[in-house]
Amino acid sequence: MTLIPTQTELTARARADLRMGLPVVIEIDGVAGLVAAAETVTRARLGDLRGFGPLRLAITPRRAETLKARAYSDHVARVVVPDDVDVDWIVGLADPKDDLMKPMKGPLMTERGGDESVARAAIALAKSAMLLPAALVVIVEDGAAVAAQHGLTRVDLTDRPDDPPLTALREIVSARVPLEVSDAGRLHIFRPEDGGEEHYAVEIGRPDRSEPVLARLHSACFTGDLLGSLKCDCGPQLRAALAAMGENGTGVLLYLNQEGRGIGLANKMRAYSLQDQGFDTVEANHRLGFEDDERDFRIGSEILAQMGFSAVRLMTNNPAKVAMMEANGIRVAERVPLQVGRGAHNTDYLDTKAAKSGHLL
Ligand SMILES: Nc1nc2c(ncn2[C@@H]2O[C@H](COP(=O)(O)OP(=O)(O)OP(=O)(O)O)[C@@H](O)[C@H]2O)c(=O)[nH]1
Ligand SMILES: [Zn+2]
Repeated sequence: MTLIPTQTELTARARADLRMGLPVVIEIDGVAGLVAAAETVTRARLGDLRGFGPLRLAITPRRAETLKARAYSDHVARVVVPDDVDVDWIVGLADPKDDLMKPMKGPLMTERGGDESVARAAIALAKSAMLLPAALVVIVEDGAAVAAQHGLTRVDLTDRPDDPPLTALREIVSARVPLEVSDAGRLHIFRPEDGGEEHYAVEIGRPDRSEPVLARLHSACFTGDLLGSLKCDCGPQLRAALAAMGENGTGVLLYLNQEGRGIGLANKMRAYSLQDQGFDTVEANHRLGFEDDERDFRIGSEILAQMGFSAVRLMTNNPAKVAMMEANGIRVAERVPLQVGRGAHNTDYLDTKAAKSGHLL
């Protein structure tokens, strides 16, 4: 039956469910768990989940470190959720906003041994839903029966590798958009097959496909690109890259919807709030339970390849972008530095990127 949804389609549905506060069933190698995102679970649903068995809160080892909880694994920590705690306790563990005001969140008991794969997958799903990386998990005997009985989405992630191949992207449409920097602008829209965010390519002029193209891999930054935020250098970089392409006569700017280095705008604002408490950009991500950078840069090389490019003159200060291009079949003929927009509000941010994330100054 071709009408039966694939695991990829069910995963997209599960992401939407978690965002709404609806639990889902995740099954791996015959182990099934009821899973709810910590950020969206309601008091009523918490009560219902308790009826299925002992609750664990899956958090990342990064978050566990801040909470002084033992992870017993490189991938996930499973915190025992006491019977008498409410939603506020769960949100307090997931969200670091009150960490400094209420430092005594423990002592926390964490589970050691046993199956961690469902907890791990639950975190990955919460991350891909742009939620805080923390999820409630109750292991259940018969996942299929629980899902069917309660009308919940069930995904079987048994054969899903840790580092799954990039989802196929398809160009949906392109149209001419005259720009300030060049009359010959064209916007291409690429849509991934897994129900994720669309990404864009701005083509300037008609670049020769047999030559390295002047290219920029730009990640969405609502605050910098649109609002003119002074906390980062994204807006000036975006405009400088387009201006350089206009001057050059040709170029391609990929605008990847990976806001906040892949954690989403809500989480980025949580990170900003922590930065106001004195943490730098990397520490803030870690306290939230994220890695420094959660982006998948392969999207950029895939779009370039689909557009017929095989070599770039890449405008970036980030060596990781250069390495990713090379690793994915796009030759970087030249790295073109893109240093613009340093000011009083973002100088610490830029220095931290250089010191901790290897950015070139
Ligand atoms: N999590 C987080 N993301 C941020 C912060 N400041 C900016 N960003 C995001 O960081 C990304 C910046 O991306 P890019 O412009 O590609 O910058 P880059 O990786 O530094 O590399 P180059 O600019 O190419 O040198 C955007 O997605 C921003 O939304 C922050 O403090 N925390
Ligand atoms: Zn920015």
